[in-house]
Amino acid sequence: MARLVIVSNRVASPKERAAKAGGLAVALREALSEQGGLWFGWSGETAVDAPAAPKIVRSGRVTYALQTLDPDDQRAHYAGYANGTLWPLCHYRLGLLSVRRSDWEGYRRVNVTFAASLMPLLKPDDVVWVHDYHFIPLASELRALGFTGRIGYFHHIPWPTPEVFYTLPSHAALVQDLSQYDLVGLQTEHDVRALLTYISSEARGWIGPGGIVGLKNRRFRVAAYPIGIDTEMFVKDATHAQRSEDMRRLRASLAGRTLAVGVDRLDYSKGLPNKFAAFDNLLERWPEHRSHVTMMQVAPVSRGEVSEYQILRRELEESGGRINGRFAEFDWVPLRYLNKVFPRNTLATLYRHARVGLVTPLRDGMNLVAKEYVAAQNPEDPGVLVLSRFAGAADELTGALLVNPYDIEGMAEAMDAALRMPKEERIERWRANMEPVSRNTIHAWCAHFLRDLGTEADAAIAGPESRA
Ligand SMILES: O=P(O)(O)OC[C@H]1O[C@H](O[C@H]2O[C@H](CO)[C@@H](O)[C@H](O)[C@H]2O)[C@H](O)[C@@H](O)[C@@H]1O
Ligand SMILES: O=c1ccn([C@@H]2O[C@H](COP(=O)(O)OP(=O)(O)O)[C@@H](O)[C@H]2O)c(=O)[nH]1
Repeated sequence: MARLVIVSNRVASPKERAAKAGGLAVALREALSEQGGLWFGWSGETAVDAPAAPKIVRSGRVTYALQTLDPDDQRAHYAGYANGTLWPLCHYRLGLLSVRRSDWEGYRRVNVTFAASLMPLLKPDDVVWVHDYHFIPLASELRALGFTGRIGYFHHIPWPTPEVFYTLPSHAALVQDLSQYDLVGLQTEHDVRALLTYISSEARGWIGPGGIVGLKNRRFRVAAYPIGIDTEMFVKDATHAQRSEDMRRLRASLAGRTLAVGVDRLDYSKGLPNKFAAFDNLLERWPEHRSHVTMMQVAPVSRGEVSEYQILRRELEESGGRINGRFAEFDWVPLRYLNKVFPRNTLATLYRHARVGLVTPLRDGMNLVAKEYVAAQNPEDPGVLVLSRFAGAADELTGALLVNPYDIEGMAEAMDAALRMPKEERIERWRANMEPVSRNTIHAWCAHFLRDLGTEADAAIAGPESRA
């Protein structure tokens, strides 16, 4: 069996036992622990004279190769092009888009550095699986160095429609880079349509059945692979949580009140100000919820070096303070707002006890928290998921109360409906959600992508001429 080599910016290395606030690292850790292999990525460190070779760490069946970067390159790559340009673009936030040539050059430089330090570690029959927007050009750079094996790419965030994508000066170069992969995976069918429409209209590519694409002298495939979670593990954690010390403390602190929970990185894509505003609207319009419902929002700080994230943090501190100032009683605080990372078992406790799960991003590739909330419920008395229609997860979780996060009053109405929902309807909706969460696990996702990468590779390498 070919060895699997995973490349991602964020690596959950063995030293970092603490929970990582980010779905990609959480998901890949589950995927690799199953079949072993090499996980290559950024060490999380910068140094002016960063060594050209990565640091190698072995743990069980996984070898980690961790590359340290030059600080200027890392800034231009991560805070600059990846999170200042591609992130707002792919989340449809053109007003937040920053376009700088120096960031684009830094982004490409880091991809060249990564390819050069990965290449000596590769064997010809390795299967390389690259993750996310930080590394779109990596296949081009590996091909330039002579790697001819299979390379797949999975894009964890939304792919924007062509009208939005055109605003990026480097749009043509990025799609050219994508064509160097054998398989390009996206989260949803909507994302696939957006990319294929661009390829057939702007790039004048050829689209065949099943998302096969011919572009210049390359042939590759584009398809949807909605990511899942380790459902069994979450069910187990949540079942144990029922009798845990965390649960005892949580219950005691709530003193019989109903809990609504949100868990999101502190990111402007997650719709946190809208969620706070909807909770404020709920308490204003339905006074009977005052003193009876507590909302807990876990929001670990993320990308603190990017100015938009600093602005968002201040905005949330203000609006959270306003809500508590307006509605709190001497024995009840409506909103508990925590800028902390919690381990999975604590999250399982919060999910399990919460009557309502609030997942309201303005745009999200998938949103694993929505699936974790579903998996953590008590089948006999489950909570209700209030979910943004703009999260990739909304395609699968048909039992959720779907909301438009821009419609604050509509969201407050959904929260009210969730709080009042009878048990029979809660059970019915939970079953509808649990079916895809149980079927499409992280393991199924991984196996599906890798199976297709194996099959598609031969056709792709054969080139477009062979399609006749
Ligand atoms: O690495 P960071 O900059 O700290 O950010 C954390 C991760 O955020 C994004 O996660 C995405 O992947 C999830 C799993 O597929 C998906 O559910 C979610 O909708 C996405 O936002 C980002 O794509 C990762 O690269 C980051 O590591
Ligand atoms: O305090 C926290 C907050 C979040 N997470 C995890 O971070 C991931 C967030 O993934 P999601 O897809 O929801 O969003 P992303 O942050 O990747 O955009 C989920 O697995 C959460 O359980 C965590 O372990 N601890």
